[in-house]
Amino acid sequence: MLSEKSRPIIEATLPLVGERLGSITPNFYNRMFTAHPELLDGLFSRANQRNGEQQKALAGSIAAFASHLVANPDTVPEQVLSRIAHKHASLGITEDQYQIVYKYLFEAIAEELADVITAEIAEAWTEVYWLMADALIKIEKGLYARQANDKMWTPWKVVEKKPAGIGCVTFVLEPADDTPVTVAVPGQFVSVKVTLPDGLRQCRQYSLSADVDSTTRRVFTTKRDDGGEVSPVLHNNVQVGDVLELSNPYGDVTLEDGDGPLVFATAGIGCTPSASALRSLADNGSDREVMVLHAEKSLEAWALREQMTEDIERLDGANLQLWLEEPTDGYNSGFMSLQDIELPADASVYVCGPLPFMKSIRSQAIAAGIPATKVHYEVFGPDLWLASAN
Ligand SMILES: NC(=O)C1=CN([C@@H]2O[C@H](COP(=O)(O)OP(=O)(O)OC[C@H]3O[C@@H](n4cnc5c(N)ncnc54)[C@H](O)[C@@H]3O)[C@@H](O)[C@H]2O)C=CC1
Repeated sequence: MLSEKSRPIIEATLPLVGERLGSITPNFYNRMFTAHPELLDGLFSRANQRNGEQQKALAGSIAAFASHLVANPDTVPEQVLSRIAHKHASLGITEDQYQIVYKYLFEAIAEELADVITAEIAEAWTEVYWLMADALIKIEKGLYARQANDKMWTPWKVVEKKPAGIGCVTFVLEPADDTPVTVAVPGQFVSVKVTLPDGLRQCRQYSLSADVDSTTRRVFTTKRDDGGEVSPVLHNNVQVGDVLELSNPYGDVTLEDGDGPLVFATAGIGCTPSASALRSLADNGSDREVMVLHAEKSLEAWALREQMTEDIERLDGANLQLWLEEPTDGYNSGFMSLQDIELPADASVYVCGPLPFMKSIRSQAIAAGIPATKVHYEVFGPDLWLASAN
């Protein structure tokens, strides 16, 4: 709970802090990585540091958290924190690292707000920081406790590497030691750690694309991002027989149990979590009404086309609509539009794809009468939605 003393101070300084977050966050990361270069090895993404996305995401989440506390001092924004905690847990973040972040973040705040900061302002923001950190630490402890093992990383051997649409590859892995394996649920992801050519270790999150409930296999599908650092290594260097380090499965945008209708609205490589959901529904003989809406550049670009169409055929209640940017007979052309789609009123809608796609589909679904709480979306990488919403 934000104290009565701090609330007016946060309210009064939020606009100024918001304005200066653009300089506070790079100052913070520079200080932290100078003092702790080891944090870039296997924890923070170097690519997202270089392109500034990590800075924007951190700034966005702090601003969102503080704004929430000013409006509702007695609660925390559960959904925002849950998403961050799942990502943190997949990276193996530990409690002591919050102390490190605090030290350098507050040194950066002191420097960037030197002209206005007082002891009261620093104290009020310290309170906000620890409200957020303590809430995250608590959720992360709960997530770690739910795993079948107490390891942050375990070795998995690549047993298959197969093409899956233009520029996409599916990896199938099996445990390379006898650590107990946590069963995942559809929609969850694992962090995958690889060693880059210059020796630095880097992780990325990939949604499991099939067989989530297996204790002997992990399956994920990636699209090569030539501007990125990890997917080119996975696509070009990693071969069958190699061993990768994987986290336990995390992610809170998961398929809800029940009988209600489901809508999966996906674009591009964002089809992976819905592919695992379809596989799981088909394997369990589900008779739920399932509407699969997918947007792609072309049919050939659709990763997991075969797997998804097979599973849709196995499901009596499922149907598919495609939007292709390359005009193709028999399919909708251009970007996805829900205008002529009759969404079941009580549907749970799962949206995954590039950010502009998710924003567009979420708004269209809400305009069509789906309550915002029933529109779930998964953001890969730093949560720039949050950053851009503030
Ligand atoms: N949930 C997430 O956070 C996801 C993020 N991404 C990000 O997006 C990047 C591109 O993913 P790709 O599969 O290469 O996507 P892409 O660039 O191939 O686009 C896939 C489809 O998304 C739709 N789309 C793209 N821009 C749109 C817009 N402005 N409005 C409406 N629809 C739009 C189009 O139908 C397009 O064919 C990835 O590298 C990743 O960073 C991708 C998938 C999931």
